[in-house]
Amino acid sequence: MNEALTLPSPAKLNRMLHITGRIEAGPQRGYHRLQTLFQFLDIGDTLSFRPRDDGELRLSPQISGVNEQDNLILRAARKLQEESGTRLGADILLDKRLPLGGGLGGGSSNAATTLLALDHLWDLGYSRQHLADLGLALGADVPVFLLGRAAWAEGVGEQLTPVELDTPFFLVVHPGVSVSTPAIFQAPQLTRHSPPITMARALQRGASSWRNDCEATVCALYPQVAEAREWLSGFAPTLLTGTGACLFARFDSADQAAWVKQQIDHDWQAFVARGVNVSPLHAALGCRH
Ligand SMILES: C[C@](O)(CO)[C@H](O)COP(=O)(O)OP(=O)(O)OC[C@H]1O[C@@H](n2ccc(N)nc2=O)[C@H](O)[C@@H]1O
Ligand SMILES: Nc1ncnc2c1ncn2[C@@H]1O[C@H](COP(=O)(O)OP(=O)(O)OP(=O)(O)O)[C@@H](O)[C@H]1O
Repeated sequence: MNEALTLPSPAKLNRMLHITGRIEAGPQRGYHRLQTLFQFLDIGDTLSFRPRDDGELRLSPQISGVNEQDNLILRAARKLQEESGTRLGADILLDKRLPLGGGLGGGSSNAATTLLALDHLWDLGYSRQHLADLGLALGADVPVFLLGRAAWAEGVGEQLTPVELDTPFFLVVHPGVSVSTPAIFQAPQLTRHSPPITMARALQRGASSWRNDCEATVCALYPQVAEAREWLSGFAPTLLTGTGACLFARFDSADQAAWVKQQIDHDWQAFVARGVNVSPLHAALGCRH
């Protein structure tokens, strides 16, 4: 009962992202239909879980600016309690490293790590697909974090096909401005009717042809993102992840990426990380079992 479990909660990048229309029916009605390539980064947050026998859920520390009850970690844990009827609870420790609202999927990743950890500690035995179905209501990126493989995604990001992508080093830059995902998806000028392409075509055309349909709108509404994009593009091919605010530039070596990081003369948050095709969460779980 006192077994503790410490697990990574990695970041994701959208290596490309097209918006091809809107979902007409079902729970995601009105959401935009995407085609995207997800890849994980070898860095992220860390979560530790210890079961409690009184049913309480306790998270520490809190995330500044996020209401405790809205925290996706507690929402994921509560969802699993409701689904299973378990009388168990948990103490959860969070080491938050990923910037909030950066397009790195930190909240969705935290939710996915929580679902997998508590499924194990509470001995529920749910399949990953069942956890992904539960998790999709918490965030569109939860299913890929549960799959744990780089993937081509359609729908709102829940129809997943595993892929093997190149694994470069990235310099990830957060220009210090918070981008509102709803504001981007509501913007009249957003490119929302890209012609659908096949996964094979996207992969065959390769990284040099990949784009993010949100980028022009985000840069128009947030000049700080446009400025960081222009600066970073001077060194290496650069794209926005999700709806931003983070940008990522692609390098062949960690040294090259670190050198460019050192040249930053703005008040931006930046880190070097590698793209990986197996989620560090699943790599850690694989080592345990
Ligand atoms: C853009 C991505 O980062 C790509 O990985 C994700 O799809 C974003 O997913 P997410 O963080 O779960 O998005 P949310 O923060 O729940 O979305 C906020 C709002 O953006 C709009 N939204 C979001 C995703 C989507 N595919 N279509 C949308 O229209 C919806 O109005 C939604 O209520
Ligand atoms: N545990 C959590 N970690 C991060 N954000 C959380 C968490 N719980 C709730 N949130 C809320 O969710 C919002 C989105 O967080 P997240 O870091 O997932 O955004 P993101 O990186 O833009 O993700 P995406 O690419 O999925 O849009 C945050 O601004 C915050 O208000």
